[in-house]
Amino acid sequence: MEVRDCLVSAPGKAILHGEHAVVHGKVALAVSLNLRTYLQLKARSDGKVCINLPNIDTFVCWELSELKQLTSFLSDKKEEMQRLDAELVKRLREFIGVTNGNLDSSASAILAFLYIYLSLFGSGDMPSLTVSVWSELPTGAGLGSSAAYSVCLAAAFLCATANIPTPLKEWEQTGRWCQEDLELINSWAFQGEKIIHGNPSGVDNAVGTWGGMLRFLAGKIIPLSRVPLLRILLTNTKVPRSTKVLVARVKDKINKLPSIMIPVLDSVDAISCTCEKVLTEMTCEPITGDHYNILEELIDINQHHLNVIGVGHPSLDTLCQVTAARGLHSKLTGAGGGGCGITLLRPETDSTTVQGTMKDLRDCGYDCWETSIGGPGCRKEDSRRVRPLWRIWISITVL
Ligand SMILES: Nc1ncnc2c1ncn2[C@@H]1O[C@H](COP(=O)(O)OP(=O)(O)O)[C@@H](O)[C@H]1O
Ligand SMILES: C[C@@](O)(CCOP(=O)(O)O)CC(=O)O
Ligand SMILES: [Mg+2]
Repeated sequence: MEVRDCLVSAPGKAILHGEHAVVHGKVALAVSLNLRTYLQLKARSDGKVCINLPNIDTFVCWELSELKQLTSFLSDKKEEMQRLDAELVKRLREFIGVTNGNLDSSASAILAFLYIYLSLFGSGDMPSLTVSVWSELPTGAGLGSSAAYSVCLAAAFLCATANIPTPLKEWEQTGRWCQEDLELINSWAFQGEKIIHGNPSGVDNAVGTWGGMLRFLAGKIIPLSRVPLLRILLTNTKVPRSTKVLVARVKDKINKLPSIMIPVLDSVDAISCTCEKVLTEMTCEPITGDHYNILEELIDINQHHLNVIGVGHPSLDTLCQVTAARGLHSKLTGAGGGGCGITLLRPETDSTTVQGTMKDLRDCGYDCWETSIGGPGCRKEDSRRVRPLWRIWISITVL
């Protein structure tokens, strides 16, 4: 099969409220970040399929003939995407040599790649290609790197094989797809997230696909088009953790203590709904200190809840204490257990306070940066524009 070369990107995300609760059917509010993952797909003519994943130090090539052997049982299942194909997952786990336990970074990324590649092409003519992925996002830190990776894989495979059209006109630098194509990208990306997260809610891949701020409830995605400009400080504690492990831990806790945990999840749901209401009010009436007082209180309460459900970490407690000493309010974002936190800055928070806080956090060994939120969802990039960056990046990181 002929494939077109293409370069796509997708943003990471921050969850304002509702992480974990969203896996159990509660509301989450999430927003895209200005940090993106880029994927370049190039056709080959030597019968190999290769992936270069420098962020996780993973570089692998297979012969098409060995991959073909994994697909003998596959029918054209492109419409059946509700559940993972358990037989394909089992064969792939055997193929990459992990049959028990949780997958490491590299195995999860390879499995997600092979699953989407074989599901889309395994029943027909399989293309020979190289996929290279690089990201501005820290991996495994709560900023949705797994979803940005899965969205890029889905968009690139669908675009390279003309399952979705190329959105770029000659004179445009970047291009977005129509709603129907985005839905297809999102549903394949969700399969990748299932491989990496085990039981994902779908909120991360939705933000990676559509971008902006959205409300997510039980698979229903509602873009919030009118939101105030929020200033947010992102802090990476650099404590590694796996979303899959944390999501499974929360599920066990809910099963063990349902009468205690379910009210906590209900309260998180109410926090998300109240936050959405306040944000909406802020777009149609003058913004006052009262709005920010409520937003800050919601952050504090939610952070306590996240500790209660067992996804806190001493590094995140330190983050909250350090920012509180400067009058700022923080909570973890994403799966927790380390990883990243967000700190809300008020419009009047002066640069001395921001710089001082960032210094305090860096003194703890954390990475810290003020971010702009609400960037565009997945898109096709102009390779002339991005490739020089990629070249510089890869020469620093790989060579
Ligand atoms: N740039 C990337 N290249 C390869 N794999 C990636 C990349 N970004 C994310 N991944 C995959 O996603 C996993 C991290 O997912 P997860 O634990 O959900 O953390 P998060 O989504 O918060 O970053 C990595 O271990 C890896 O398997
Ligand atoms: C904990 C959760 O709500 C968000 C996980 O985000 P991340 O993988 O930590 O970026 C899980 C999910 O919604 O699938
Ligand atoms: Mg993830």
